[in-house]
Amino acid sequence: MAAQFPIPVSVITGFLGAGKTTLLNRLLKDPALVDTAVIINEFGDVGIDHLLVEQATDGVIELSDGCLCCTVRGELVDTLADLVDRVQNGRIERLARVVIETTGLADPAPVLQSIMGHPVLLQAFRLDGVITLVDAVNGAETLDAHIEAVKQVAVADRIVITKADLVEDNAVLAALAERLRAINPGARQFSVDAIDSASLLACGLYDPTTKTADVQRWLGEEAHHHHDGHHHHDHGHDHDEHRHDERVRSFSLIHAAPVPFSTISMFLDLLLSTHGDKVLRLKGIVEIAEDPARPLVVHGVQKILHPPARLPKWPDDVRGMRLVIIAVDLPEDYVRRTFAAFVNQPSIDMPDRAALENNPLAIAGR
Ligand SMILES: Nc1nc2c(ncn2[C@@H]2O[C@H](COP(=O)(O)OP(=O)(O)OP(=O)(O)O)[C@@H](O)[C@H]2O)c(=O)[nH]1
Repeated sequence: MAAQFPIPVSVITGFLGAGKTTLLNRLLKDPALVDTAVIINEFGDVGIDHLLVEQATDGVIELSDGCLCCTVRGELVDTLADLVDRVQNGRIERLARVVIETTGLADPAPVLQSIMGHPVLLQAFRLDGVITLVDAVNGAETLDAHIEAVKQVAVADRIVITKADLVEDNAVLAALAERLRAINPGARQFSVDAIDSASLLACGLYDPTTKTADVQRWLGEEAHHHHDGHHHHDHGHDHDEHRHDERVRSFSLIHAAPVPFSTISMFLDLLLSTHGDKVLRLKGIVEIAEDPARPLVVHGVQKILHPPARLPKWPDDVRGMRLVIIAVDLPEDYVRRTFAAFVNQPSIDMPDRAALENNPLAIAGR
C-alpha cells in the first residue's frame, strides 16, 4: 500500500541558524526515515538550503522565496495537497511521513493552523510533532529580541538544544533550560547529541490543549483569521499582518567567478566584526579558487562564524559564489561595495582593496 492515511507531519522549527538543516540531515540518514518527504521553506531570494540537505532521492521540496508564515502559506497547502495527489495516482510509491522545516523567522502559529484547520488536508495528514531547536550560544539573546523565537518554543512538543558543545559554562546551559521550561513546561528537552530520530519525531497527535494558554490563544486567532485554511496569498510582501519583524531583510551577493579562500574569509571576518550585531544569518556556497571542484559552505549565525565545511561536489550547475545575508538594519549597499573591493572590483567612490586592508577603519559607509 502506498501510504497509510493520515500521514504524520512533523514541523521542525527554531530561530535562524539554530541547526535545523544539520539535524534534518542526521535524521534523514536514519533508516526509520525512508519514505519521508521534506518540505523546506527559505527566507531569502536565493535558495541555498535545499542544496545543503543531503538526500539521494528527489524527496526535498523547496517552497519559494518568502516566509512560510506569511506569503507562502497557501503554497504549503498546495504542496501538501499535491503530495496526496501524487500518492493516490502512484507517482509516489510510499510516503510514511512529511517533515516541514520552517524558516527561522517563521511564526509557527499560522503554519500549524494551516494544517490543523484545513478540512481537506485533515483527511490526509495529521499534525504529529513540533520540534523546536534552540541554539545554546545565541538562545537567550534571541528570546529577548525576537518574539517569533518565544512562540516557536511555546508551541513545541520537543525542544532540542543545539550547540551546547560551544558553551563552556554549565550554568549558562542550566539557565537556558530553565527559561525554556518557563515558556513551555510541557515539552521534553533534549540535547541534540542525545537524540534518536524515531522517538524525536513520533510525538503523537499534536494537541494544543497541552500547551500554555498563550499558545491556545495564538492558534485560536489564526483559526479565526483564516477559517478556510487557504487564504489568498501574494508573492509580494503585502501580508495582512506583521508576522515577523519588518526590519529584517535578506539580500544575496552573487559572484560569477571563483574567490580565493583568504578573500572570502577576510571579507566575512570584517563583516561580522564590524556589523555582527546586525547580521542574524549568513550562509553561502562558494567556489574557492584553490579547490574549485569542492564548494565551500559558510555559515554565520549572529556574531559567530561557524567553521566552513566542504561539499564533495557541486549540488547543481551554478558555480561561483552565492551568499545570502539576513540582517536587521544592515545597509546592503555597504556590504556590496565592500565585497566588490575585496574581489578587486572597486566602485568609483570606494577605496580599493589595498587601502581597505591597510586601514580597515577607513571603510566608507560605516
Ligand atoms: N558546534 C555546533 N555547530 C552546530 C550545531 N548545530 C548546527 N551547527 C552549525 O550551525 C550552523 C547553522 O546550522 P544549520 O543547520 O544550517 O541551521 P538552520 O537552523 O538550518 O539555519 P536556517 O535555515 O538559516 O535558519 C552550521 O554551520 C552548523 O554546522 C551543534 O550542535 N554544534
